[in-house]
Amino acid sequence: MNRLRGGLIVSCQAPEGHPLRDPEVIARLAECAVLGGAVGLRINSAEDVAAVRRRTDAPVIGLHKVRHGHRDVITPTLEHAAGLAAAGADMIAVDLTPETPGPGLELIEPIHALGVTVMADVSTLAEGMDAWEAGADVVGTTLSGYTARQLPTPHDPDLHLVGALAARGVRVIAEGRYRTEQQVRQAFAAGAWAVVVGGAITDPISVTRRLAAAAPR
Ligand SMILES: CC(=O)N[C@H](C=O)[C@@H](O)[C@H](O)[C@H](O)COP(=O)(O)O
Repeated sequence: MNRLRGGLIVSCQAPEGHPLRDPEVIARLAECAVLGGAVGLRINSAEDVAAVRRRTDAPVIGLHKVRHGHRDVITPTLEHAAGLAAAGADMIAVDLTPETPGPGLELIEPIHALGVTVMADVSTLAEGMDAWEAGADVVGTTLSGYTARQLPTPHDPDLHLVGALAARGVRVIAEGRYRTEQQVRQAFAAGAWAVVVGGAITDPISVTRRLAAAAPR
């Protein structure tokens, strides 16, 4: 936990069908992130966590995405969490929105019993407070803008949720749609404990798309 505080965590993920979908490629992206100053990594699937573990000893937040309804939910079951812990994750991210098909808050205690910490991925202040009171070690704004009732997903990160959770004494990780240095600074100014950046660093397709949109053809 101490190694993450006040730092940038880089989410290195590539979905099925993405040209970077390969555990060894993900591990190399993770190594680049660490060389660039990332204090931690956020990694999807036990296979990728194990590959990353072989390349770096930086703290890893593991998650396991499962398609459910209109989106991927994050680590819905204890079995998924146990697989991630066995692969070397230090912290497990779990979906604590009402959209998870899993036991939700009841996962926190058994995940702690695996010897790892818990990041609660939430979409609202109420979900974040419930998770914090139930013993989550950190609360991430990860899912703000992605639940069915929050669609369409806004363009900018939810700095308001970061500030609201921090103001209530919650250890909050700002995550979701951070693309610029200014947004990262704003998250820390709003009280973030750490900030996660994913696609803006590790998805060359979306980075290219953004810059290509500024070209005249
Ligand atoms: C909503 C959801 O499933 N988010 C996932 C959570 O692990 C990832 O797809 C995101 O890339 C990650 O949260 C980082 O966010 P961004 O790539 O916007 O910096």
